[in-house]
Amino acid sequence: MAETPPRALTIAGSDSGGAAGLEADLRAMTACGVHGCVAVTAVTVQNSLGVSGVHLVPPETVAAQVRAVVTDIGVGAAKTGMLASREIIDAVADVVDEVGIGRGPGAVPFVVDPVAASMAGEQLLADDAMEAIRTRLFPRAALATPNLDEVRLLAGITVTDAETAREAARALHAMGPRYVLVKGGHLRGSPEVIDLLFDGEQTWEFSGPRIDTPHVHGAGDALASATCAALARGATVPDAVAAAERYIRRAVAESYPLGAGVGPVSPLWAIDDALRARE
Ligand SMILES: Nc1ncnc2c1ncn2[C@@H]1O[C@H](COP(=O)(O)OP(=O)(O)OP(=O)(O)O)[C@@H](O)[C@H]1O
Ligand SMILES: Cc1ncc(CO)c(N)n1
Repeated sequence: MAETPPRALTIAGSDSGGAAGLEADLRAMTACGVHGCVAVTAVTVQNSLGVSGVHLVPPETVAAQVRAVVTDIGVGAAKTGMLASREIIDAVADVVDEVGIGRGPGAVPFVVDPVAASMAGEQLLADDAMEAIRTRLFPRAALATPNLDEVRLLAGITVTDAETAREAARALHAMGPRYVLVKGGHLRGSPEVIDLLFDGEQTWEFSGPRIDTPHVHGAGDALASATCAALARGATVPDAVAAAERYIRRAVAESYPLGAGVGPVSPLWAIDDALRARE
């Protein structure tokens, strides 16, 4: 019998296409050596072409899942994905305080990925919920990981270059997260992808060549989950983000076509490596 591994929790929606959402989160956590637990917020009807339906889980059931996981299994870190509605965000903010996820004494780190829209631009969050992410979740977050569309919705800043990315990081940091990671994946014109981490004083830049693939479904989810997994294993935020950045680049490089639309990144690329080595 093996020892109990580190655990992490994702509070996220399901993607029936198995590319993004909690399905991506669990694969990324597994790949990063952590047992992943789930509080499901919504069931989406989704494939490579987009989202055609959403069914919300009642807020009290979302909170009950978090409580059930933390009080029995225990987690070293938690993250959010699609939170769907203002009511679910309020329930999550309350329950994380109750179970010791966030910023209180002895609390475990909380990663807030402010998922607002799918790859195809379909809304994954109600209109009035962005404000609740800002006011109720950001002050509890060790790290917030917005993409450039979410930066625009949250801070009203359109990022076009390194200077506007720094300006956005400052504006978002002022909303409460201890660290902000501004993800540059959506800056399509640029030959490099630059993600910027900011703690209010220091800036870390993670850059690499833009990998030529249209199949980037789930990239943000896997990046936040890999970071959450590293935090659950005891890393600092800058070290956890650095590890997750190395991990996600390989996942994007190994992305694959699936269905007629946008295919997924490959959170389990290490398994392919292991299978190849065994052949
Ligand atoms: N073409 C690419 N080449 C290299 N790295 C990439 C590429 N696309 C994405 N990444 C990496 O993945 C990270 C997350 O991607 P992105 O900014 O698209 O997040 P996202 O929109 O939240 O993702 P999604 O909603 O699909 O889960 C980027 O910050 C970057 O580090
Ligand atoms: C359920 C779900 N969560 C997150 C995303 C964003 O990647 C998505 N497309 N679907």
